[in-house]
Amino acid sequence: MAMTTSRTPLIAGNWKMHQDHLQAIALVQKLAWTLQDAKHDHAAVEVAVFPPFTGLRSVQTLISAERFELRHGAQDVSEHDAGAHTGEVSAAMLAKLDCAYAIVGHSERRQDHGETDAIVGRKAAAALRHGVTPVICVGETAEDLEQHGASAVPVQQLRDVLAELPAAGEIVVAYEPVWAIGSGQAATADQAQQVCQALRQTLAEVRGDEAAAATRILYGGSVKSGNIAGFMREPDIDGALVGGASLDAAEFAAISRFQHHVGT
Ligand SMILES: O=C(CO)COP(=O)(O)O
Repeated sequence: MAMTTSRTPLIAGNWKMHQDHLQAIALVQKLAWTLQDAKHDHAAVEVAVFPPFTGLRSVQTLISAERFELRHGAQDVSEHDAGAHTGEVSAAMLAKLDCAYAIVGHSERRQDHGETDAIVGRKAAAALRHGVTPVICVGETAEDLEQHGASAVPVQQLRDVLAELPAAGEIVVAYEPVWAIGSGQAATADQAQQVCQALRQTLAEVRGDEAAAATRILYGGSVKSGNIAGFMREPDIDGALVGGASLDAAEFAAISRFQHHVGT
């Protein structure tokens, strides 16, 4: 299956529950200036930050006022459009804040909040209804890896999430092996490529070859400036979902400039 196409790489920073709205402003400013100083090629790589909900309005205002070439998204979204859902934030509200993306199904939400693939799928569908691109996270635990190998669980998760979605609409898939998150133990580029290839194959089966070829698949789990180039050399890895390292502007900017290391 020939599946290479021009997919704009996406480097996404998931801040998790860090940075209040004032710290968020400082971090975005520092990141934008660092990227500017580094003559970052904005056309070649898309960079997006995912602050907590409380930071989204400040980040939106800053990005639009300063014309920073950054995009922003939320770390979660409600499956509901509106109504009596205390504590939830709707996709319409995120769209109003110019959020380009919403992460859905991060393993921390699956583990800590009991989110199933069906819930994750409904959240992704809600995002799509309001023009927000869902970043659908899948990934196996260490036990899954031992029992079923690397691909089986993420592929099944993706299948079950896609079952809740309309056939069309832009999505991003993030492969995040749970054992690699925050552990300092990233997957090897080769391991990650194998799973991402299987995920693209799944996209092709469910949504068709064209959609599969156009969909960006990210790797996440202990990504740093020192290992990003290896992932980006792989044909089915189109970017990274970065946790800890995205809180350091210089390090995240260095990750975003991966093309400077890819040839080395
Ligand atoms: O969970 C992650 C991004 O969503 C990855 O986190 P780390 O980069 O800190 O391993």
